Amino acid sequence: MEIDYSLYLVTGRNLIPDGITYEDSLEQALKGGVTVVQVREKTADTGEFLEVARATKKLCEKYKVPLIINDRIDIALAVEADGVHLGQTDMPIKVARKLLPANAIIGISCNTGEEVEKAVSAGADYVGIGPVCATSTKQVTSPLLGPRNLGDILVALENTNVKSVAIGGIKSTNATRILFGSIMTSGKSLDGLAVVSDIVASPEPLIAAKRLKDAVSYFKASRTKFSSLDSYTTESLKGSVGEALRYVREVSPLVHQITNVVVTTQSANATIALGASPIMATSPEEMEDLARIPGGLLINFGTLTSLEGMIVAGQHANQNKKPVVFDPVGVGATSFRKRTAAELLNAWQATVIKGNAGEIGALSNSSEVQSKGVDSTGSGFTDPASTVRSLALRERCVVGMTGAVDWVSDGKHVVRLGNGHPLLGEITGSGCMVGTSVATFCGALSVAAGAELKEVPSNPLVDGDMFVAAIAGISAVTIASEIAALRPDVQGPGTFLPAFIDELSKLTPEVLSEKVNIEIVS
Ligand SMILES: Cc1ncc(COP(=O)(O)OP(=O)(O)O)c(N)n1
Ligand SMILES: Cc1nc(C(=O)O)sc1CCOP(=O)(O)O
Repeated sequence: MEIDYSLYLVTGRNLIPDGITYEDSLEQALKGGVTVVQVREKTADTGEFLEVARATKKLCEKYKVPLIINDRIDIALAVEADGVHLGQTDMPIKVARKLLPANAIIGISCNTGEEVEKAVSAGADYVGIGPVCATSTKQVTSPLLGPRNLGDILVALENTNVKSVAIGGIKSTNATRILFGSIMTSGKSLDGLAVVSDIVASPEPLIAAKRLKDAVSYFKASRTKFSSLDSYTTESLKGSVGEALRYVREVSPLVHQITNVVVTTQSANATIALGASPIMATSPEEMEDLARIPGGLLINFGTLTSLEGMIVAGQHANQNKKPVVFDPVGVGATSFRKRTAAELLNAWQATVIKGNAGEIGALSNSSEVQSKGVDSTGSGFTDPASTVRSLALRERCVVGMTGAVDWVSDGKHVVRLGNGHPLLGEITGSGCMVGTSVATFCGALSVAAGAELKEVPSNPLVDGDMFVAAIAGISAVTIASEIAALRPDVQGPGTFLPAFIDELSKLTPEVLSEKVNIEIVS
């Protein structure tokens, strides 16, 4: 039996809000798009469990959705359910298989790659991997996995037909991050999400289920794009960066920036100079509305004043398929920043991570290049191309590492960019303006792709070529700096900043294409 595991509802009668019956709640969830139902009754006696299973079966039949019973093979047999879900300490799969009809579905809970390997050899049809995030529905003793470990566990399913769902603390707000953040480099990914409270505790289970189903459907539709990344040539990239600037000017995207207090004004000015509109909003309360406006989002945590705003903004941006550019300023400087960066990268899916060598080193857990405050120390990575490629693969996003030479990777390709001027290093916030510029180009290309002005979908979560956007965003700043530095009125850093903003505003697509010093490394 072929099952669609996209949205796997595990029941939780105790969580249903007062005034809604179990049947109403379940039917609403089914109408909202639930594709599998598991009856989970932890305190009911056998008679009550049987009654609930029968009522569930009726509704599952009405909506043509398979019914799974948690733990109890006798109940599954009694109601002729489609299968059972077993825990690690429940009846072994091989014994259950003998007791159940030949085509019964058997799923098992797993928390490690080894448990998944054992489930595969025992003949499981699917695995429920969790807990992914904190949950109050069940007292969990196994470690919380987070999206990256989830992806590593999926390796055990490579070259098998065993399906997988993630479980534990999954909500519509983190569904996108969990789905996209756990895609393996081979393309192996989750088949669905298993959810209790986000649906059953909601006063509107239909809407709650629909939100989750939309996230899974979008993921499944765009997953194919991940494995069909474009191949680039130097000439095609040179043309694309110029074209990207043309799109910035044409669509003038709104660039929402949560950035640090040192650079807010000059980052807003750089956005305007590029031809886009900045909004520097930080309150969590306005993030949902702002995320509905197409464009780009920059999260720069240089002064870390609005962590909640950063979390909520990124999650809403993910839900609206808006690109999220993360600038982890000074992440290597304190353990608090390191923890916060991990928290943010678990809360949402970044589209581009942009940092200097010290920041990329800290995120990569490398000690080769370190940070002093917000600056890098050390002579640089011995193999910068591998550093950016590995981080891009681990975080499933584009990574841009800035310095005298800039490196950009989408996890497959790596380019080396050779533009820039030393005066950029003599003003504060030049790296932050690069983040702003990257967010501006990402916003423009995603808006253009959404409006079908441009057809280059190469990122699984955001339409538009975010690799090109990152290259163009970095190059616009470095090339404007080269032009500004040559002006006779520029005497030093004080006169350089206004000249740089002028040159950013005067930069043309032709000059950007012509001057970009790009080498495709792989
Ligand atoms: C889809 C799915 N995955 C995991 C579980 C947890 O099952 P188990 O380990 O048996 O724990 P209990 O549900 O019995 O508390 C599940 N039910 N469904
Ligand atoms: C039933 C269950 N099993 C888990 C596991 O990790 O095996 S977590 C969990 C509870 C999931 O509930 P919610 O969606 O409300 O967080």
